[in-house]
Amino acid sequence: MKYYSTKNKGLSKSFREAVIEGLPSDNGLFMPEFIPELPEDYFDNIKEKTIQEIAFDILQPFVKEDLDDLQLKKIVEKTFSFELPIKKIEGDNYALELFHGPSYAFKDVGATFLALCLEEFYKEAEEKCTILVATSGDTGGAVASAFSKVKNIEVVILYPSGKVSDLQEKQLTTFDKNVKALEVEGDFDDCQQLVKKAFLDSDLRKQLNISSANSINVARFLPQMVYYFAPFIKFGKEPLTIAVPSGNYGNLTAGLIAQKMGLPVRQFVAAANSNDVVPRFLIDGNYDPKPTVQTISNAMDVGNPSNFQRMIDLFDEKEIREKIKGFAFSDEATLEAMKTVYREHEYLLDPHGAVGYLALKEYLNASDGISILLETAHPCKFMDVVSKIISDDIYPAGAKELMQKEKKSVKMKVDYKQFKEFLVG
Ligand SMILES: Cc1ncc(COP(=O)(O)O)c(C=O)c1O
Ligand SMILES: N[C@@H](CCOP(=O)(O)O)C(=O)O
Repeated sequence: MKYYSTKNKGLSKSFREAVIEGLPSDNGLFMPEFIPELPEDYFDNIKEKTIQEIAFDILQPFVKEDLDDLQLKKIVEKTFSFELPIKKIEGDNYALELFHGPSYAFKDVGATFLALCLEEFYKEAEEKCTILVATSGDTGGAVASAFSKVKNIEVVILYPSGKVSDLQEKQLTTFDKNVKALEVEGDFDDCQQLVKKAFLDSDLRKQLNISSANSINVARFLPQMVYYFAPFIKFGKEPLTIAVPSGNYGNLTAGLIAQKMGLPVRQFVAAANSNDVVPRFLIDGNYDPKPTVQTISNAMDVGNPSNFQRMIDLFDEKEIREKIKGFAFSDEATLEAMKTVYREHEYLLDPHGAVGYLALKEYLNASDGISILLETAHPCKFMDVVSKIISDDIYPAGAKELMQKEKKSVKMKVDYKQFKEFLVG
């Protein structure tokens, strides 16, 4: 499989090159040159498969020139080493809980897969690599945890000061050694812009091997296809409606690729908070990014999502409108949904999952059959909001320990010169 840039279809990189480079030098995003189709009968016996077996089947065509079967098997076994439970919320609505990994958010899958790929690729290398990552809350923690044990790789995390939750901040700022946190006086889009600028800086790239651990990196983003298959292990091959709480739209784009491979999705429902650029685009076809709005579902506070480039590369406007229904919700509605669902169904949603729940309710008709909401983070990551609903101690032991650790970060303005100096000294 080769990878091209969304800005230049003539560019042709191997999986290994695309992962190591992170972002093409023309500021596009890497895309696989084709989407392989699964055999027609793939879903006939899906109930007998494990998620690791499925991960191998799905990812192998994308990586096989650079990872042999044994390497890939080991990587997917380590990546999919935690539970992906499916819990009933009400009637035919279920939550697929993606937050039982080390950082309590769905990003653990992509971050672990990427870290293990880079570990393979840098095994015999003399040089070091620096991973740049912009986070609105969850990517950074997952990347810090996944890379904290990887040799030869340094991680620099940029996060918006004062705009992540307490637990998220501890997950970004308490790893010593190879993981450093930059606390940026701006929003997520500022952090993402600084990172993207670094990739376009040829002088920096001469001095430092940089790569990205955001969903712009194909090894972060492609494994996110896999958990969309988990509900089919439980329910069989009937098409499902799937709601995806969305911010940078990597998760939804991975789902769209899985659907192109053959995943029987009846309808994708994109769920946004007040950062509603994609739902607005789905109404009038006008992509009009606005400055980021701070919300209680902070990890989705993205004004100009990177993966929109991939969505319009995969499909034309009419197809996008057919494949995705999009809805946006206020903080008030989100909090109300969390309260109602807990009161009536004893299911504790996190604020991101609650936005997804609202979108599912808005879209669904009674006859729509089984629907799945991606529950993308553990509610304990957002205790300032969750404590308005319950007073129980819901912290897992690991999170409690982390909350006691000392925060270490470097404050920075939205200033590329300062960022570059930090990187190269
Ligand atoms: C908890 C949570 N839900 C949803 C999202 C949105 O996912 P994406 O950026 O892939 O759209 C994020 C951030 O990525 C997140 O951390
Ligand atoms: N919501 C994300 C924002 C970055 O998204 P990514 O999938 O491109 O890494 C976060 O939590 O940091």
